[in-house]
Amino acid sequence: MHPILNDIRLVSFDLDGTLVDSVPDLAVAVDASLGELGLPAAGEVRVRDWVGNGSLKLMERALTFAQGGPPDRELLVRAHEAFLEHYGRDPGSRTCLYPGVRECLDALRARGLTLTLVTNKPFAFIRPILAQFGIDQHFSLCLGGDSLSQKKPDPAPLLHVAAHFDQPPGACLMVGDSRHDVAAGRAAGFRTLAVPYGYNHGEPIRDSQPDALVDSLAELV
Ligand SMILES: O=C(O)COP(=O)(O)O
Ligand SMILES: [Mg+2]
Repeated sequence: MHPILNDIRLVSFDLDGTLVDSVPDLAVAVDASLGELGLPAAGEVRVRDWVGNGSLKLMERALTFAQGGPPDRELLVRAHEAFLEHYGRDPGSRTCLYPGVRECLDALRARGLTLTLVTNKPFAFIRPILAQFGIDQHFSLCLGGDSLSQKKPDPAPLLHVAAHFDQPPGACLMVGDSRHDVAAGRAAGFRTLAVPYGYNHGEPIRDSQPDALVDSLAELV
């Protein structure tokens, strides 16, 4: 086991960019929504840098790109509704589990740790994606970006999870791919572990100074 797991009882995983590469499906839904509004497609490479602050922010970034400036509220609401509809129709067919994820989850559960999922993705999409890979049963609690009034980088979702399972934050680990995961984990008093292969707005995750960094979640176990 990786030394960062010493005395850890609960692990909170990020979803997009940490457990699954979901950008191919996100990009299709973003581009379909832009197209419906008569705007040009953004493409997967751009969408990759826009994921991490939830679906509303994703569409705000997409509209800002497509129109060359920030959208007004009404357009943003329409675009977001279109995104939720398109993504909801097919949130997983192009999405893959990253290497090492399944082994990591199996081993941590076998060790008796409580596993939770804290994503900024809307809650409704979490279970279908986890179920598609048969890993939904590993998670004792899942929170989406719309589950509480605050989302990462705010520590509230992590503090909620720790309190729910009656664990002190020092016995908890946040595992994620973005600076928002590291910031939320640090602010909550969790230990932080990052992976470099996900989505971090084009920046190296090392710059966020997580407590540990692994190339694959298989290295954790
Ligand atoms: O929906 C997002 O913006 C990203 O979600 P994540 O928190 O699972 O990376
Ligand atoms: Mg992420």
